Amino acid sequence: MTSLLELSGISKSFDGFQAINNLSLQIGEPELRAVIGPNGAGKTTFMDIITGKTKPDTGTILFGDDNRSLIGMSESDIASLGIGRKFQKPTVFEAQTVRENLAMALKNPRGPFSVLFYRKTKDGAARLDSIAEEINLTDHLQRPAGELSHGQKQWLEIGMLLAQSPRLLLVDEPAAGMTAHEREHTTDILKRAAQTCAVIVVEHDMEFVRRLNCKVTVLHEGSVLAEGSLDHVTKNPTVIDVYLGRTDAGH
Ligand SMILES: Nc1ncnc2c1ncn2[C@@H]1O[C@H](COP(=O)(O)OP(=O)(O)OP(=O)(O)O)[C@@H](O)[C@H]1O
Repeated sequence: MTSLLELSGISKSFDGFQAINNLSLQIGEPELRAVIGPNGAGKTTFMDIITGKTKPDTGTILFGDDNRSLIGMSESDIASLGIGRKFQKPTVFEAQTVRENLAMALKNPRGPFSVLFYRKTKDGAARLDSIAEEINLTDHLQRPAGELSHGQKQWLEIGMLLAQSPRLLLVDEPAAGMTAHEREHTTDILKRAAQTCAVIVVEHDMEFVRRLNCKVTVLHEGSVLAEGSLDHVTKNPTVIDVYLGRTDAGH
């Protein structure tokens, strides 16, 4: 497994508060990685720094085969390198059908979805069908996205990101607000996605992380506290102390 993303010595403080503290971390390609940690550990800031939303004070971030430095790049330039982000709240075009939503994403690789019309090509149609299958929405292609359940909207948005052929997908708390059944499908979708691109999942739900069955990074006070399998990190006494033993761990 080669390294796709490499953060070294990243620090960021907000008004004197050290949110990210000398953080170093590597993600392979492809890889599925779960990032966990108590509230305020720096998980969101970590993703904001990768996507260029937040500029770090120090450190380096290298991405891709040619070790491109992401420091100083704009959010849109970083997105165009193939780094997609899925926020907690689904953002799909509610009035458009599932098919139209996916078609728009396919038509506009790695760009804003500005074109509302999709010229059907044989390749595009086959790709659309295969993504719909991947996200479990084949039977819902004709439905307006607004009619989908919360979980299905999340899947559709993941599908729209996959349509842009990302190399790295950042997914923020996908399990939140989902039914148990939807969570199960979501782990399958993320595992499948991670066969073709690197996927980083920030998640509070431990059962969900267990089902992802992947390497876990525990963040605490802006640094990596432990890394390895979920069983490995949850046996770490410091992890138990700062995170798992706390009643406020998770929402
Ligand atoms: N723009 C900002 N200005 C000031 N402080 C901030 C800012 N962004 C984050 N912080 C602080 O940095 C720390 C890390 O926040 P962050 O949101 O990255 O943690 P988190 O691990 O995502 O937490 P949660 O699990 O609650 O979402 C927190 O103490 C937060 O208050």
